[in-house]
Amino acid sequence: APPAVSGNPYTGYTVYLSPYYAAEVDAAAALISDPTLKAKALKVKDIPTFTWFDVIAKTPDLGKYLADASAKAQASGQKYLVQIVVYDLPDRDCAAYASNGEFAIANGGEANYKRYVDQLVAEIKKYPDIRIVAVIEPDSLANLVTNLNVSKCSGAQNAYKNGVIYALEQMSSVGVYSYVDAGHAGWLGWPANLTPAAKLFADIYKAAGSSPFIKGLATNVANYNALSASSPDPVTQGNQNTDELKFINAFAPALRSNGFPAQFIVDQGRSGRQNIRDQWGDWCNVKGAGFGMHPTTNTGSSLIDAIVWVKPGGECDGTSDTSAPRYDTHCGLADAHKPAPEAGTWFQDYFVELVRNANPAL
Ligand SMILES: O=[N+]([O-])c1ccc(O[C@@H]2O[C@H](CO)[C@@H](O[C@@H]3O[C@H](CO)[C@@H](O[C@@H]4O[C@H](CO)[C@@H](O)[C@H](O)[C@H]4O)[C@H](O)[C@H]3O)[C@H](O)[C@H]2O)cc1
Ligand SMILES: [Mg+2]
Repeated sequence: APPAVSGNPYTGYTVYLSPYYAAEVDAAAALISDPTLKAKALKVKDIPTFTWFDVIAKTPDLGKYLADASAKAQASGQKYLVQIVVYDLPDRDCAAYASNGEFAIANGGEANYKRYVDQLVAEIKKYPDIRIVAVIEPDSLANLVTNLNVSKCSGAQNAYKNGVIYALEQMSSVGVYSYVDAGHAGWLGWPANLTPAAKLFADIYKAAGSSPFIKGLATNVANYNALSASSPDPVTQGNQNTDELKFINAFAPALRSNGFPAQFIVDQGRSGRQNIRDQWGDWCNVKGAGFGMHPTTNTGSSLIDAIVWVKPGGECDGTSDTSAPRYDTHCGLADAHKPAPEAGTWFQDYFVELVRNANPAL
């Protein structure tokens, strides 16, 4: 792979539109009768999101997307960038139930995870002309900062660390630019969490060889925080890091002093509306959310490479069916939109609300 660019990997690249998400949006729009709302919904197809590789069976799809991007690049003369989420650690989502994954540590999960990473790498190797940005393992390391009191998380500690290090090494070996998931202002932004978090992320970065392809951290993935709020959301009471920019401005120097010169990308896919949560820790299908600031490299901060949409709006956070094995009580809260289907599956009513509440308007 060519050497890593020292600057922003997004500069000069056209971001690939996921056909998977475009198909979901097409199907959703077909169910909307109001012509104005339908037209707004269809605009979401033209906004780039990340494609989540949440099961090993999806790894061959990466080759299809890369081939498509390569064809588009050749036809247009533009340079293409594909955005993916690496998301299949064993005992995944250890402090919750909604997004539990297919691999278990107790059942060969660590070996299966390596196979999953290897299969992604094999697809990537075929298309060296396409740039890839990867968000690595949402929620995983953040859970190791705040939830070691949860037995499933303390039991997953080594598997998470070794898995993330392996993913970073392997992705770097084929020129993928990685941003490791780092929760959000309402999670690791609490001063008590920020300091240990800076050490953990820096340790992982160094253990992965301090590769220049490891660009930094991704924040607010699948969450609802403002990049920069005009006034603090009431739920942020007690934490001066009330939004993602404040969190990043506090986090970056701590990471650098631990040896990790991290840059950031920030999810704003569902951040269009603030003051919608009863508690900052409410994360499941929060009612009143809207599509937020559109993806851009014009971020207003030298620390932030790009505003992105990582969680594809309309894909569910978790089921509200109390009898389901993956039912998490957060998805039954007063501020959670119900009834909701399984995590990752299409949530039509929620998508319609995201369109209605979009800020900026679609
Ligand atoms: O000084 N003080 O006053 C003070 C007060 C409270 C303090 O405690 C902090 O309170 C925070 C809540 O305010 C907690 O943050 C929540 O932690 C949850 C995991 O436990 C996260 O849930 C994940 O969310 C993901 C999507 O984001 C889902 O994909 C995933 O499935 C799901 O599991 C929530 O986002 C996140 O908001 C901190 O841990 C906790 O340390 C600390 C100091
Ligand atoms: Mg989740």
